[in-house]
Amino acid sequence: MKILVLNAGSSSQKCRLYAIDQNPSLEPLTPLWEANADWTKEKGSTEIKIKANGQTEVQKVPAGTRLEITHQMIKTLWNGKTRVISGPEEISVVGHRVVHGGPDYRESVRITPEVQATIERLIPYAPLHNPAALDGMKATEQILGQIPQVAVFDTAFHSTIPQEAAIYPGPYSWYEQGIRRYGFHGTSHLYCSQRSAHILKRDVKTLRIVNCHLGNGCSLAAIRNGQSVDTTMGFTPLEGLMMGSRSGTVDPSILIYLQREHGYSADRLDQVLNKESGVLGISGISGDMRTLEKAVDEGNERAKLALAIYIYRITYFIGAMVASLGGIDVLSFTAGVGENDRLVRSSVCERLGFLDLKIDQSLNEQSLADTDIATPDSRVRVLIVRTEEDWEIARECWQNLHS
Ligand SMILES: Nc1ncnc2c1ncn2[C@@H]1O[C@H](COP(=O)(O)OP(=O)(O)O)[C@@H](O)[C@H]1O
Ligand SMILES: CC(=O)OP(=O)(O)O
Ligand SMILES: [Mg+2]
Repeated sequence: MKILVLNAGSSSQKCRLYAIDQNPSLEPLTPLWEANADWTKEKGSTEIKIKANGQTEVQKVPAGTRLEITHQMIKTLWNGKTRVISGPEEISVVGHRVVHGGPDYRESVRITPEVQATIERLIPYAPLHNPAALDGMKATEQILGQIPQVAVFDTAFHSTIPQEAAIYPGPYSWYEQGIRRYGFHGTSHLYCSQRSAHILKRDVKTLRIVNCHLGNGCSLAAIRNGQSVDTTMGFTPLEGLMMGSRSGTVDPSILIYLQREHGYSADRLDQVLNKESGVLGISGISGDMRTLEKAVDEGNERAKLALAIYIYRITYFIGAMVASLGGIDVLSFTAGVGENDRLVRSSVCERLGFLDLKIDQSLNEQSLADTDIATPDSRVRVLIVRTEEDWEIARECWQNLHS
């Protein structure tokens, strides 16, 4: 069965086609075809990078809406050098990453007009992400017609978070209106917790795991008995850690102050907190860790400060997650920064030495996916895990169609 996965990020679109013939295990299969578009780089055009048939092809197309670009990406499945199937009829199901499922969805669902209407109603909760997922569904309908589609929610894995961690201590009516902590990156946290247990040859139900998903968006999850019991993101993907261009947690009075004293509108606040803060906001250079660390090496003071705050906040929130779990057995690092950034991992782990946690510096330097980098005498295991959100979405699609 051919399963197409559409993963709409805030400024990227990732697409994968998998061929799955039996109940898929945790071990990811290599996709037959993958296509990525990134809107963070150029303005006038968009680059689509396609990997298929053992080759990588880069197509530069005129800048367009996400819907137009997604159309172009999907059509490369059966056209030109990247062709891997004879036509759209070969695809059995399409899985979509949907960031916000609100209070309604605790697991993946088959997409119907009602489900789409709910995702649309939740746009104010995730204005960067939910419209992107809806565009993917529209592109699917326009090109592939009435094919089964499955929505896989970032929020679903966190539906087990207990009320005391999920409810904000504002008026209770907030909670009744749906203003509560939901948490995100759930598909990644779920996959990584299972993968961690697999790497350690342990049952996930016996482990207390803090998974650090550090990409453009960053969040931690506290996982016990295989279930999420706390996480750092909340009502929206803005709460918690310092991120590439998002502030993470700040005193809400700052926003009231900026509105009252400096006339900030809601849109301006949104722009500042989501796009002009975090690593980019403090350094004034970039939200990309690679660029930031180059500036640190060149002695740039603001870059050093941004990195110091980034590390401090990760460590601080790991402390909170450990308290939520009542201890820790595994600390795992994943996503773009977590999987690749040796300096971030070693700096965080150095500050956590009091937990009887120690990493082997040469293993950390090698930065190999799916490895335990803790020293043999470290009480806490420290893992690098390559996240596979798209594979997890494909697995959900298979389960949905076969249940
Ligand atoms: N080799 C690397 N070293 C340090 N950071 C990296 C490296 N590769 C990627 N990154 C970081 O990962 C981020 C993207 O992570 P990713 O998980 O792909 O993000 P998202 O899915 O949220 O768009 C980049 O902004 C960059 O900061
Ligand atoms: C939820 C979220 O922040 O997603 P991303 O990291 O893909 O922006
Ligand atoms: Mg991501």
